[in-house]
Amino acid sequence: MCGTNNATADPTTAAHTISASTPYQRVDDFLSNVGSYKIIESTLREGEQFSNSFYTTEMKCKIATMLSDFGVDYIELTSPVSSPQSYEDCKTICKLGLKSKILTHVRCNMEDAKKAVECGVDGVDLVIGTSSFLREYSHGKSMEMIRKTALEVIEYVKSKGVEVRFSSEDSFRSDLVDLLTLYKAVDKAGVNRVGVADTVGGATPRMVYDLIRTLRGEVETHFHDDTGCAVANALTAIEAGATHVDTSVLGIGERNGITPLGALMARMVVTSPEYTKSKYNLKMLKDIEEYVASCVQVNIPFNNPITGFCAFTHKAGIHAKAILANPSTYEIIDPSLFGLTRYVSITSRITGWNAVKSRVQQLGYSLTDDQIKEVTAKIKQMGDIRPLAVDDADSIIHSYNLSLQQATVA
Ligand SMILES: N[C@@H](CCCC[NH3+])C(=O)O
Ligand SMILES: [Zn+2]
Repeated sequence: MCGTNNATADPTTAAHTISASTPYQRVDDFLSNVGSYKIIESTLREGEQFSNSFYTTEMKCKIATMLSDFGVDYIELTSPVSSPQSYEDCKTICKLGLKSKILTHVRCNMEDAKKAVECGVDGVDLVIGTSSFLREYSHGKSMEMIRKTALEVIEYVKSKGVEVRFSSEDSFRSDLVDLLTLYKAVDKAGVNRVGVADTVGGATPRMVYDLIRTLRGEVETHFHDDTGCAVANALTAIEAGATHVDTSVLGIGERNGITPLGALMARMVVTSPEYTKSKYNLKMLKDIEEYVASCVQVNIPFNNPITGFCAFTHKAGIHAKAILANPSTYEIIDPSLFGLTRYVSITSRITGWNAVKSRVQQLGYSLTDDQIKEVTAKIKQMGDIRPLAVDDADSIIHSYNLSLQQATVA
């Protein structure tokens, strides 16, 4: 029902006007990157950690190509050390000649880094846990050991002329002094970016703002969505000076995933419309989401920003009246930016006569306002008895019109 049947309602095509006084646009200060943020798209890395994921080589190539055409700066791939096929696929994707740069994400050790470089990637994303949880129960290394290894590996990757990012893992549960000391050391060693990751999804926007503000230069951020803050945290990070955000299509990833590409686009097209519209091919979003959803066998969630089936459906009579006069009244995003259309529902007891009037016109009938109010009452009467389909409401209008004609003839 995502807006095909009565999408041509003329009054609803009026331009969206967001006045300069809207509180929803960019919070601009000298640190904010809302007008220049970059995306590191990790559907083919973090997304492969989603419980349902199994990508064939063909799927990976198609996803990478779509993301590149969409305009993401980087595409991140599963570590080539994970399996022989992962290694082959990494090489294959590097050879596709995509516009996006290709990265692979590996543990911060020399063997992994060598395998990554062998594949022909543009950049290597190094990662290691820095919280006491991960140091104690995962890799068992001290901060000093982490620093020493990181410097060696960074030097190696750089010597091969390949971009290198160093990210801590579980950054928000790491000791702040430890973390900043480590970032300072890797920065001195010449990393292209440092990464901050909310690996367990526990960070709040305020925590994100405070940590990111202490950093300078190229900063990549990665937010898990365990507590529902992944999009808010990504926006806050960008406002605080982060240059890059990790996303995945539909947010797929480990557990319930990370910042979704589509939700971030929804957020940023409101926060920074000019940049977002010019940089990203927004009309591709629906196709990309549908393709990835089919690969991992899920449906698009009903309440997904932009592409959820009811994302641009207006139902209450009061809303419908105003939307028909000017869509900006109840829409913060113009669906046409994403190649989509709005839908004004008349199939319930909470509809109103203005919405019904628009549907009557679409069906090609000319009724007086009093007649429209009468037919609206009939729709509401039926809507009090059971849920209505579009055809049900249309039939009530057809039948009402027929009875008028018959009355005239008689
Ligand atoms: N998936 C890992 C990797 C983080 C790397 C950041 N780009 C995490 O959440 O910690
Ligand atoms: Zn992650």
